[in-house]
Amino acid sequence: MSNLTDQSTHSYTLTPDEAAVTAAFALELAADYPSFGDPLLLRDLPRLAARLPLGVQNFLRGFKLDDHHGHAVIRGHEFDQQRIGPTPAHWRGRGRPGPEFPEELLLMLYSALLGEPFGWATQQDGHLVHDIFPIRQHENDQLGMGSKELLTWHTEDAFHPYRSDYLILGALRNPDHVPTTVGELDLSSLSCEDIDVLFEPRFYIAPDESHLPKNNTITSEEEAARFATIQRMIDERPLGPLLYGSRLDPYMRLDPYFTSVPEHDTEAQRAYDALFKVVDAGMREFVADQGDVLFIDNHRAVHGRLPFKARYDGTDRWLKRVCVTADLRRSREMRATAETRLLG
Ligand SMILES: NC(=[NH2+])NCCC[C@H](N)C(=O)O
Ligand SMILES: O=C(O)CCC(=O)C(=O)O
Ligand SMILES: [Fe+2]
Repeated sequence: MSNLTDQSTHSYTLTPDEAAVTAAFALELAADYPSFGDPLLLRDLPRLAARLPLGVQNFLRGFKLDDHHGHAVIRGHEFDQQRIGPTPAHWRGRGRPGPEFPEELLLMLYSALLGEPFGWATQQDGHLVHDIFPIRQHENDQLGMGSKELLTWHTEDAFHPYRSDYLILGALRNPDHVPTTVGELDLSSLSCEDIDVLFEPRFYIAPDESHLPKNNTITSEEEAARFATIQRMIDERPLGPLLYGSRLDPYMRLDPYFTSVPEHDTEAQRAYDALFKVVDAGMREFVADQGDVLFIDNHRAVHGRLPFKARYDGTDRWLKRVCVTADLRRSREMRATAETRLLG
């Protein structure tokens, strides 16, 4: 792991004026829309996003359409620390929307420039905007809520065919400057033979623990049924490729912590080892500091987080996460109705 902060991060910094206008706009929206349950909000997102600073709109549309950078950042947001209040101890049992609703709405607007926001019925009780802060009981877990252990690098929801095209991580606060890690693929370091094998369905990635019933609130049989697809992926161990798209410029889905290669398949194991080494060697640290919004292309970049010492005193690092899909219809079989934004 390199200690150097990635110099090549594609970035945009809000001018003080843009930051002020954006913060006021987010407050206005929080007064206009009661909650994420309001279908008018989802309808209105593109129209509202068209009121964002032009530089921001061009930057995000460029990030999407260039299909080149694995990650990008917009810096300089005013996230009102006083209003947001202390970092919670848990995401469960909070009133919603919370005092950070304006910031959540802003991330929703950003999502509309990249695609459509969606959530998981099997993750954080189906919230559309996820919380990432340390929770004591998860200190040692491979979860966003962990802290003591390295959060090993991964494609978000790598196991799932309808995983995000983009992830948005908004840093409400990060007082100890805890780095996120990001990495992309250097294809030139892989042999053609290995690349061919990596394009074939010879690899299993298990669902990560954030999608397990034990990390959600379940009060009825019906709620338990939400996890049927996840359980099937655990039982049936479907094989898939790790690289896909263009042979000359592949996309990737990786989560080594949850990956296995069938025992007899030595060729696949060799290709996997080579790929792991190349990506691991390219991992860089990126500190999402307070006021930064980090965008990750979930086909081009993997990410994780360095270990840190949690404070548990209301001043902890707090990120907000939104999953974005470029094509909502792709996941229709897993959404109860056409309108619902939750998969599962
Ligand atoms: N290699 C891993 N740790 N993968 C799981 C990542 C954490 C998971 N996405 C969460 O929301 O908590
Ligand atoms: O905390 C971070 O910087 C990243 C967290 C993450 O990757 C996750 O929650 O899946
Ligand atoms: Fe992640």
